[in-house]
Amino acid sequence: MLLQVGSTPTLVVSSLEMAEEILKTQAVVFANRPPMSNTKKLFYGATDIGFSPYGPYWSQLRKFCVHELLSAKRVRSIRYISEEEVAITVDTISHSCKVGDSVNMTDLLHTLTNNLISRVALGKIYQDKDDVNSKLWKLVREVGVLSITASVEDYFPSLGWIDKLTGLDGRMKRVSKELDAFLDLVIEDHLTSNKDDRSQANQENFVDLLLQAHKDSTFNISLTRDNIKAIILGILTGATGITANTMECAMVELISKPTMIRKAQEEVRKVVGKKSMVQEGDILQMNYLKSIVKETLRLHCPPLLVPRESIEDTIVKGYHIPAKTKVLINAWAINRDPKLWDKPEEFIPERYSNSSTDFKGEVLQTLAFGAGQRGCPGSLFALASIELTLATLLYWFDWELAGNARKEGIDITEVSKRSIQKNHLYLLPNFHFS
Ligand code: HEM
Repeated sequence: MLLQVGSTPTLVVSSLEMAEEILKTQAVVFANRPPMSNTKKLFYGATDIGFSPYGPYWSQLRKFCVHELLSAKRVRSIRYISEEEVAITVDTISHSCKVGDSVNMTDLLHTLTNNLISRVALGKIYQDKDDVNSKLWKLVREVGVLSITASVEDYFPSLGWIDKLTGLDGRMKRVSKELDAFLDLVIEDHLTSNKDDRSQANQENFVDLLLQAHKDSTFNISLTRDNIKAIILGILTGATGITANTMECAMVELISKPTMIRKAQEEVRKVVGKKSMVQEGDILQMNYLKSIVKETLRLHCPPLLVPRESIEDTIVKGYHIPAKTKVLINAWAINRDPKLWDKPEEFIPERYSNSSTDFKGEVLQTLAFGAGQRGCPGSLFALASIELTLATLLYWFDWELAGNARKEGIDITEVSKRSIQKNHLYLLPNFHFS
């Protein structure tokens, strides 16, 4: 479907066949991101990885990201951080169990992923008496919302002044200013702290790696201080909320299906046995858990992928698509297409049990993470963290809905479309091992 939105031709792709053409067959033609005034203002001229235009700068950055920041080797080497953060979450839940309290799963899972990404990207959790940490994540959430907020300037360039009147511009300036001060503090902290004093773990964080790339030419990438701030902000914004939301949606699906949660717990408990923690090798044997994560991503990933833009005129399945057409992949429709899925609206992890394709496979299997040149480079890391967290929660505790939700049930669509946390998910945990 081609829409003319203001001065921007916008192609909405709602079939797998067309999505494959764009993400795979003509991957380079559609490897650009449309210029958006909000992302330019929020991400230092759109110089982060996700929003920078296709070209030599993005290409260098992407290589650095895939080979250095988020390579399979790095994901393995930072696994212990996920394990430590998940253990802290288990401690918090255990305390609630002892006193018979419910837990706010929304908060708990967001804190878990925020802390995890802080340690991986920044080397530590920035906490002090002024509670910098929670302010940081509030601002990061606001950046996430602002970066997908439509600005009048993008569609009607001559009416850009309206964004000032609506307060959008002012909001962006305020958020950017506060975050800029924080990112400066982080960079100074890394530049001045003595490397020898730091553990090996802390030397491996993204800020240090980017500063190293900035200083020497080992990685053949030229970065300014603002570029580093943009990249870090892009990772904080793109990595946390979506990962926590996937975990939360999986818990909501399971909690409302007693047979399914029991089946998942039986698998996890059988594989882990009497060990006190879930290990990497264990997850490899948890096929049902992996199917639950796949099914959660099918039904609850964001409805539209991050927009793309055509670099040049092209023909897609007989249709002429002009250069600079904005392309929206409608993952929601493809993931519910009855031609592709049996009972598409239902949550059925068993649908994958006969399938040999995994997340590295076809476009359909990876759709939540996009594909091709601009596909998500954090998918390995995200999946590893989601699987470890869910397996651990299912191993240690039995779960039920708490409070009003016990009577009224919970509306999963409210959870999956939530961009700012409103209705929190409360669950009552019980120790499985007394
Ligand atoms: C469940 C979790 C996640 C989902 C569903 C997800 C999804 C996506 C999607 C749909 C895209 C756009 C892909 C495209 O245009 O084809 C993307 C891009 C990106 N993601 Fe993720 N993501 C997740 C977690 C993460 C994590 C944990 C990180 C980093 C630690 C990350 C880093 C990025 C980056 C840097 C890009 C931009 C890539 C580029 O434009 O070259 N993501 N992600």
